[in-house]
Amino acid sequence: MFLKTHKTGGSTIANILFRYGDSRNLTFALGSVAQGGNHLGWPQRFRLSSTLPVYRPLNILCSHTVFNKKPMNWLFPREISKYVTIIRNPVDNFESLFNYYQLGEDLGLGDDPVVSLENFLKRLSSFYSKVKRGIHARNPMMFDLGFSQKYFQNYTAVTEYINFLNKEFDLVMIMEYYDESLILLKRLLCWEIDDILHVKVNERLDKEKASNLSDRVKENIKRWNKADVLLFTYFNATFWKKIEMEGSGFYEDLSAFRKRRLKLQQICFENGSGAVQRIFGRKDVKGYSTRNDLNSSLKFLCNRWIKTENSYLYELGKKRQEELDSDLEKQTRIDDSTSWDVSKDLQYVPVET
Ligand SMILES: Nc1ncnc2c1ncn2[C@@H]1O[C@H](COP(=O)(O)OS(=O)(=O)O)[C@@H](OP(=O)(O)O)[C@H]1O
Repeated sequence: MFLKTHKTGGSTIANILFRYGDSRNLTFALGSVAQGGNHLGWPQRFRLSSTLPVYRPLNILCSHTVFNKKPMNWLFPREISKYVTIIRNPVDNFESLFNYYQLGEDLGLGDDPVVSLENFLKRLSSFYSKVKRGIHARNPMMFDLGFSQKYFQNYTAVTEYINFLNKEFDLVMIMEYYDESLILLKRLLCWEIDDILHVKVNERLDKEKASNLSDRVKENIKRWNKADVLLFTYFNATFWKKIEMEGSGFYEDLSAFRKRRLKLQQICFENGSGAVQRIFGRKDVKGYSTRNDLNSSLKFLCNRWIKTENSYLYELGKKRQEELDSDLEKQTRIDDSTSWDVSKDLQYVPVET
C-alpha cells in the first residue's frame, strides 16, 4: 500500500509500481473514472467504496487518497502487506503544490510564482478559507496521511499522530534522498534492482517554479505548515537510522542501482532534449524523447518508463472492466437457477395420488 502524498515525487514511484504490477498481472486499487481515475475518494478519507469493484484480493494501491487505517488494513492486511509513503522538505513541497495547482491565480494573486506565494503568506487567514482547493493549502502531507485539519495547531495531537504513523508505516521515504529511498523500498519488498529503475516524472517546467525564495518566505512557509515540518523532521531522522541498520550492503546496492539506471537512461532517451510532456488537460511538465534507433522491445520498455499516470490508469481500468464483465458473466452462469439438469439424484418426483 503506497500512500501517495501530493507533490512529493509520488508519480515516479507510482510509475515503478504500475510497471511492476502490470507485468505480473497484479490487481490494483483503481478509482472511478468519474473522479479522474487517479483519486481514491480524495479529499475524503479512504473507504472501501473508494475503489472500483473487484472479486479478488488487491495487491497494490498507489493513487491519491487520504490514509484511513481501518478500511486500508482490511484490504491490505498488516501481516501480509507493506505500508509505505513518501514525504518532502515542507518548504519545497508547499512551493511545488502552491504553484502547480495555481492557488495564487485562484485567489486573484496573479500568476507570478514568487509574488503570488509571498502575498498569500502575508494574509494567510483571510485567504485560506477562500482557496477552492483549500485542503491543499496547509500541511498537505499530514492531511493526505489522514490527520484532521481541526488539530493542525495542536502540538500534542500532531506529535501523537506522527508516533501513530510511525507504527502504521513500514517505510517513509524522503524525496530529497530518492535513490536511498528506493533501495530501502527494494529491500523491504525483496525486489531486484531492475524493479526500481526509473526516470523522474512530473517535474514542473522551470517557468512555473519559484526559485530563490527569500529566507523570510521560507520561514513563513515553515510557520504556516508546522505539522508538516514536525512530520518531516521526525521521519528524516528515522530514515537515516533505518539506513544505518541496513549495513554496508546498502551502499553496494545504491552504487549498482545508479550505474544500471544511468546505462538504461542512455539507451532509452536523448540527452537534454528539452521535451515537454502533456499530463492532462493543458498541463505540461518536463518530458523525455526516446531515441530513434531503438528496436521494438526496447521502445516498448523505454516508453513504459515515461507513460503518464493517467494513461496507465486508463489502461488498467479498461483491463479491469473487461475482467469484471467476464467475472459477472461467470457468476450469472453459476447463479442460473433454472439449470437443474446437471444431475438427477434430487430430481423432483411428485407423490402419486
Ligand atoms: N526521482 C525524483 N527525484 C526527485 N524529485 C522527483 C523525482 N520524481 C519526481 N520528483 C519531483 O516530485 C514532484 C512531483 O511530485 P508528484 O509526482 O508526487 O506530484 S503529484 O501530486 O502526483 O502531482 C516534482 O517536483 P516539482 O518539479 O518541484 O513540482 C518532481 O520534480
